[in-house]
Amino acid sequence: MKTCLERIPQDVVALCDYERLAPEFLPPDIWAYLAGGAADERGLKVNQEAYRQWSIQPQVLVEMHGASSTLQLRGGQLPHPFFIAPMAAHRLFHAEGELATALGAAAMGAPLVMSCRASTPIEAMPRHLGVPLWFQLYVRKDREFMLGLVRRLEDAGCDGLVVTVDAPVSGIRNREQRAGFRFPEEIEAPHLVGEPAWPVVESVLDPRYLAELPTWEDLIWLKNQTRLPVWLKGVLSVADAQRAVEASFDGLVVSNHGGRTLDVLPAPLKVLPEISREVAGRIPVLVDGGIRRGTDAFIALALGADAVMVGRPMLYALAVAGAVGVAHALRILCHELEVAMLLAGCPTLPSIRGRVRPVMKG
Ligand SMILES: Cc1cc2nc3c(=O)[nH]c(=O)nc-3n(C[C@H](O)[C@H](O)[C@H](O)COP(=O)(O)O)c2cc1C
Ligand SMILES: CCCCC(=O)C(=O)O
Repeated sequence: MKTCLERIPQDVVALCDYERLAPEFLPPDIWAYLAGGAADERGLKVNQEAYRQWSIQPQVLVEMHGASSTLQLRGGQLPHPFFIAPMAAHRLFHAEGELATALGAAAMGAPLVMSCRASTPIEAMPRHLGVPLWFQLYVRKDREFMLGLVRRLEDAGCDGLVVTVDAPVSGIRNREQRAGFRFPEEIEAPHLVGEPAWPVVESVLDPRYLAELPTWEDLIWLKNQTRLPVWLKGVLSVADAQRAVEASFDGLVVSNHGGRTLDVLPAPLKVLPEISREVAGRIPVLVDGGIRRGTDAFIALALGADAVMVGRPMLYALAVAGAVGVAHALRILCHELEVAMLLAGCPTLPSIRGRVRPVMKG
């Protein structure tokens, strides 16, 4: 197993190069946890394939003066539309864990969403990153625990909450099971301390387990406890999107958890257009799952996303080259998007909307 590189090899020019190299830097069980999906990994495949169903519709000789990939989001401005998706325990992949990811993100102006299972306490994250630092959480029924966590996040200067709603139970992770993956004890979970344990049950349909599952009511209660923006991650239906807008949530992430919960969910890109139509610009809509190229982000924006989250490739880059790898991988995505914008004749992110057509079959 190699240790993290300090210099990026010349032949690392696309995110797939990080994916190719990362297994050399990680033990097999951790690689299985990182790269795998649920069950037969259909979700993992359809997420990426969905992007291949679209081509970009270019226009030539467009006046591009003043072109920019700047994202306007809820009154704020970001240099590009790439966010780092919440992912557990970055110390599994690099000794400096979330600190290294945050430095890479800051170097490129990308917001970082820390996972509730982060291996670094939010208080230890640099205060003045210059990029938004958000925190992903799951809502539990224990309101005292939830309030304690929310106040802690507010005190630490967290900029927003992302509540993940698509994983009330872990997916059937056969690849992880075969590789014998378990979170090592030395990789701490400082935000889960004091979290009520899930009841140990034979079946997840046991009433004691079901009693612990959050509902809309719990989420709305949480939203009313904080001034931080609260986004929902893991929405795949128009009805849920409609409900989120009605309940005044601040944004949505259309996601199937990177194919890690149910492996037979639709690709987020497939349902994005109908969800975006329903939301009609009232709140921002992000999408994740399978984004590996700047052109994938272009397609997502064309189909109604305001911005995108990138998951696994950020950790592949972290494993190979730490903070430098994360910054480099983001740089690649931004460059690819900018080239696509120029070649398609789209001077701004909003001008990308609608600029794709389905790839013809046969
Ligand atoms: C190793 C790993 C850990 C993850 N941990 C979390 C998590 O703690 N919370 C969460 O909401 N999503 C988690 N996700 C899902 C990501 O936030 C995201 O939805 C998904 O990775 C996007 O797909 P992509 O990896 O194809 O970009 C995790 C994904 C991976 C690969
Ligand atoms: C509490 C850990 C959540 C990790 C997760 O969501 C994933 O591995 O997909």
